[in-house]
Amino acid sequence: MVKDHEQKLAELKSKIKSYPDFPKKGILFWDIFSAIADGATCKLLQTLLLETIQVKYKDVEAIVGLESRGFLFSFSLAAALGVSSIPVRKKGKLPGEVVSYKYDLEYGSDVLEIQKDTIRPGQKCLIVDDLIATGGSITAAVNLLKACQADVIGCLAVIELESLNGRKNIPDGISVHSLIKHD
Ligand SMILES: O=P(O)(O)OC[C@H]1O[C@H](OP(=O)(O)OP(=O)(O)O)[C@H](O)[C@@H]1O
Ligand SMILES: Nc1ncnc2[nH]cnc12
Repeated sequence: MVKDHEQKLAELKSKIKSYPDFPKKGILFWDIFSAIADGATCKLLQTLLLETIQVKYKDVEAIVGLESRGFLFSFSLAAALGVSSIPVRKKGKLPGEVVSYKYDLEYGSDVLEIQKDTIRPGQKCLIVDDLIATGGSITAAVNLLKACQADVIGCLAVIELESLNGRKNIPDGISVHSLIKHD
C-alpha cells in the first residue's frame, strides 16, 4: 500500500523518543537521533522533508543548517536537490571572513556566524533545523541571513514545541513549517 503524507507523518512522530528531565530538570527532550538510528526512518524523514520543499519551497537555492543538529538535514537535502548547503555556526568555528549576529538568550547572549563568501545577495535560502523551541536560534539565523541580504524563503523544522510559541519572534513574512507538533 502507498502511504499517504499523513500516515508517514504519524509514523515519523511515533519514532521520535522523548526524555524527561534532560539535559536538566523540567525539560522534555525530543531526541531526533533516536529516530534516525533506524534506516527506514532516515529515508522516511528525508522523503517528508523533500516533499515539503517540493510543495512549499521549490525555488530554493541554498539550504542553511543550524549547528549542530540542523547539519543532519542541510547537507542531505541540498545534495538531493543539487543546491548549496550552508552552515550557520556558533562564534569562532568558521574560518575566513564571517558575518556575525548577536542575540539574547534567557540569560546572557550568543553569536551566530556564517561564511561571507558562501552566501550571495538575493539567494533564496531555506533554514532547516531539527526543532523549534523558543525560536531564538531560528530567529537569529533569519536575522543573520537578512544582514547578508539573502532572500529567506522559509524555515523548516522536524519538530515544533507549540506551547513555547517560538514563531512569535520570527520576522513577519517568513514562512515557517514543521512536520511534527508537540505541546
Ligand atoms: O528554538 P530554540 O529555543 O532556539 O531551541 C532550538 C535549538 O536548540 C537545539 O540546538 P542546541 O543549541 O541545543 O545545539 P545542538 O543542535 O548542537 O544540540 C536545537 O537543535 C535547535 O537548534
Ligand atoms: N525540548 C527540546 N528537545 C530537544 N532539543 C531541544 N532544543 C531546545 N529545546 C529542546
